[in-house]
Amino acid sequence: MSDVKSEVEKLDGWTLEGEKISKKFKFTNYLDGIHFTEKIGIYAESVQHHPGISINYTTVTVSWTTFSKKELTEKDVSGAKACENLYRLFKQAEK
Ligand SMILES: C[C@H](O)[C@H](O)[C@H]1CNC2=NC(N)=NC(=O)C2=N1
Repeated sequence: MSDVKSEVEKLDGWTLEGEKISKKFKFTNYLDGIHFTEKIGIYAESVQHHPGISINYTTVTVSWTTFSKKELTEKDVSGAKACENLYRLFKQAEK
């Protein structure tokens, strides 16, 4: 297995399917999920690497792959880690 894919195993709750990693994030209300996706968007623009995002009421599914290379790269792992950090901030704000 590539180094990148073995790094995915260390991520909390991310699943690897082919060359894509994804995770479902749960929120207590709809707008928190919307705001979360906006923060991800700001991150994505800052690094010029953009995830797939789907919003289904209070569940936000984020997926990362590098389409220019048609494979999973370090940028995708970094994106997943950025999502984890952002999600942690939302969960802290709920307390
Ligand atoms: C020029 C620019 O950096 C590229 O088109 C970027 C934009 N964002 C991207 N995002 C993702 N996920 N994969 C890419 O290959 C990619 N390419």
